[in-house]
Amino acid sequence: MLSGRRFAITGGTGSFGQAMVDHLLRSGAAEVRVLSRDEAKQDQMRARLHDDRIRYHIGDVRDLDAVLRVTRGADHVFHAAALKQVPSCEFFPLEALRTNVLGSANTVEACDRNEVGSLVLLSTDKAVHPINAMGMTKALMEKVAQAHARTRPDSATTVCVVRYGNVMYSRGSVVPLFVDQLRRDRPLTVTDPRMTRFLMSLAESVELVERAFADAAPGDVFIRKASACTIGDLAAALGNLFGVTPKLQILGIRHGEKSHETLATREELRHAEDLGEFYRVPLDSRGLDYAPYELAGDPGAEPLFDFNSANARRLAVPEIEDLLRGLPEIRAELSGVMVAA
Ligand SMILES: O=c1ccn([C@@H]2O[C@H](COP(=O)(O)OP(=O)(O)O[C@H]3O[C@H](CO)[C@@H](O)[C@H](O)[C@H]3O)[C@@H](O)[C@H]2O)c(=O)[nH]1
Repeated sequence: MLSGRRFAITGGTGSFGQAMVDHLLRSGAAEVRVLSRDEAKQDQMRARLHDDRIRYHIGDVRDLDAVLRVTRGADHVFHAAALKQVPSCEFFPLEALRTNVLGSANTVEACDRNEVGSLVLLSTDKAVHPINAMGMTKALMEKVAQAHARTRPDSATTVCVVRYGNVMYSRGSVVPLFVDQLRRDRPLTVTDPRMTRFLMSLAESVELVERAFADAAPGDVFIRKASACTIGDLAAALGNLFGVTPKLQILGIRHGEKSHETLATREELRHAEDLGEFYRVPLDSRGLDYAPYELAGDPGAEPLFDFNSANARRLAVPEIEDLLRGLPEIRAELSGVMVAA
């Protein structure tokens, strides 16, 4: 489905964006357009990839014209541009709103006007029962996508959402930070060892997006049934890989953080389709006239629990080690350790 097609990726120089670009090029895409704000990152990517199927666009999703230009003539668009650091969005919530909500609305509008075939927007578990500005703005992004599906049924664009948890080794996240601290023989700065997070590899996030791209109906939310771990176990697993018992410096929970994340609410699970490794949560496509529903009733049984990182399958330390060993960055670090030894 990817071969011969033209793609655009907002936030195309980020961790997900670059992994998706690699995947699309390997799969025979005709053209991949990358939209991002940072010239330096585009330059590094150009030097790494040397592929004339990639077109680099400098621009910001806050600017509708920039998104209109990059999506014109594209068959499919992936929207990964976001402000995603929880603490910084707490200090600058309006910046998060401008990028995550208005920028996403621009992307939906541009795809619709340019009659792009499909648009997949990347969301996060932090958008579910959100308590921080990053999650709140991502929750609104999901609503913008669903509202498009509801209000423009004749649109040429299938707009859908994927929701996932922490991507291991994404830029600015805890795994590269802990690796750096181990390398420098520093204590690991753990917020709270009991906190839990869903874990996914970049490859799995690409797979989830591809699955949504292939199968989604307008307004669907696709969710991977990820496994989870505690931050204490993550620190222990990294220590084992590097052959040390790490000292921990406990920081305490940061601004806007939750102890546990939720990928799907019980209300969503009531209607979700179980696709094995994934859930598909379909759009609630009812109108605003509720009278017919009262007569028809809604017999769906509600599960008792949300799907969250406290009740998901909990990875044991050796399993976390296996997952980490599967990451190219960790393998490179470990071979460095062996060479140094
Ligand atoms: O020095 C640190 C930094 C983080 N953590 C903990 O490690 C976990 C993961 O933290 P981090 O890698 O910073 O990710 P999150 O804050 O959970 O957010 C990430 O994961 C989200 C998905 O849940 C994405 O949407 C965000 O963009 C991404 O930054 C959390 O429990 C943190 O409390 C520490 O223990 N010590």
